[in-house]
Amino acid sequence: MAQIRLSKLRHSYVPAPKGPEDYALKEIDVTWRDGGAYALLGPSGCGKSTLLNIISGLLTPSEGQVLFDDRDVTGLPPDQRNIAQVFQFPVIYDTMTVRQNLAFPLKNRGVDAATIEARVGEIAEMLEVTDMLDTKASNLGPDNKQKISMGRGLVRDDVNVVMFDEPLTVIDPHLKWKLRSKLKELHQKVRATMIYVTHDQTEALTFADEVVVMQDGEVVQIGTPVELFERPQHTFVGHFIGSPGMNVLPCELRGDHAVFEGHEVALEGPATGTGGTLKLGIRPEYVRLGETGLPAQLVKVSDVGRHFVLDAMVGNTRVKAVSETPPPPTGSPVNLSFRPEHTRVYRDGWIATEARP
Ligand SMILES: Nc1ncnc2c1ncn2[C@@H]1O[C@H](COP(=O)(O)OP(=O)(O)OP(=O)(O)O)[C@@H](O)[C@H]1O
Repeated sequence: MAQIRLSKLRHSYVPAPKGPEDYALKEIDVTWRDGGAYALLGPSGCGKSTLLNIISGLLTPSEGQVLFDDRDVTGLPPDQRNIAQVFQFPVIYDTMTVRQNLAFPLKNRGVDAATIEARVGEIAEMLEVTDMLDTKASNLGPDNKQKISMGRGLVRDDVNVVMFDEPLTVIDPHLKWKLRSKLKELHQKVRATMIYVTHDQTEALTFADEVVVMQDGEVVQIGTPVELFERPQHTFVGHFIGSPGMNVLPCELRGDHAVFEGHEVALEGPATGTGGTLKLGIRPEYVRLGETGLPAQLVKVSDVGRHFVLDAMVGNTRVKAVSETPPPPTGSPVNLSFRPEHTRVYRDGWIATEARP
């Protein structure tokens, strides 16, 4: 396994790019440590496949380098990079049994029969497919076919990195959660460097120790799931991660306070910078209903099982809140308070408050 370093990578599909808008990948600079579990998360078109293809060698970046353990592999074709990939759709041989499919990547590398048998047995056990080892792959359903595809990706222990590209796309929704946690468990057992590409926040946050969040070809934040939730560096991260996402509200600055719908709101700390469009960011989990706070009117209550999601109007702006206890009926006047240590100002999308130590 290897440490993967992407150094000042940029990519444009246009022959003579003029400005940032011509770059599908604006700039990425990241180091993924040997044996870590990482996710690349972002909506469709943000540049995930471009980045994946650069790492696997299908695409040469316009600028920058790809380094595996400090070895520059930027110019190497895929077959010289020693990578295992699991794709959206199962890649297995229908005419072979599950055992033969799992053994194939090892056989191809000339691994001896005893080692193959042991490793296939080990992987089959981890994936809970031991009872299917002698079943022909053509007789498997799509879920099991994808499981075997994953097994093929994990069976070799000499690859630099295992990359998963939206691997749960074909999996039945009720099995998704099971495979999601299975993959995490597998990583803990296999300890390979793994990169998981997805547009699904739950998959990314369940799997990864660290998530790279992308928007429009740009990395907007790299962080642990907790960091992404607790202190989004960009309004996009706040809104994209969390359910419901962070409230992004119009505001102005007055000294070290924000002014929202005519009310002063305390912030996590002093604001930085000048100019730009300002927004107030606060997660619904940190908005409280109480006796004091901003006057609002409750306009919607959704019982989502674990808690209630509330929509309240403060002046002309809708604010979402999460409540553990049953709220008053829709239409009631309420008061909202924002936890100051979780209330931030964003300038042109980027965080512009400093947390007090
Ligand atoms: N071969 C190509 N030629 C020109 N433009 C491309 C090419 N491939 C991708 N793009 C553009 O580059 C940008 C990033 O696309 P990319 O496929 O990397 O995003 P993505 O996050 O993987 O999206 P999806 O999840 O839909 O595949 C998009 O604007 C896309 O239109």
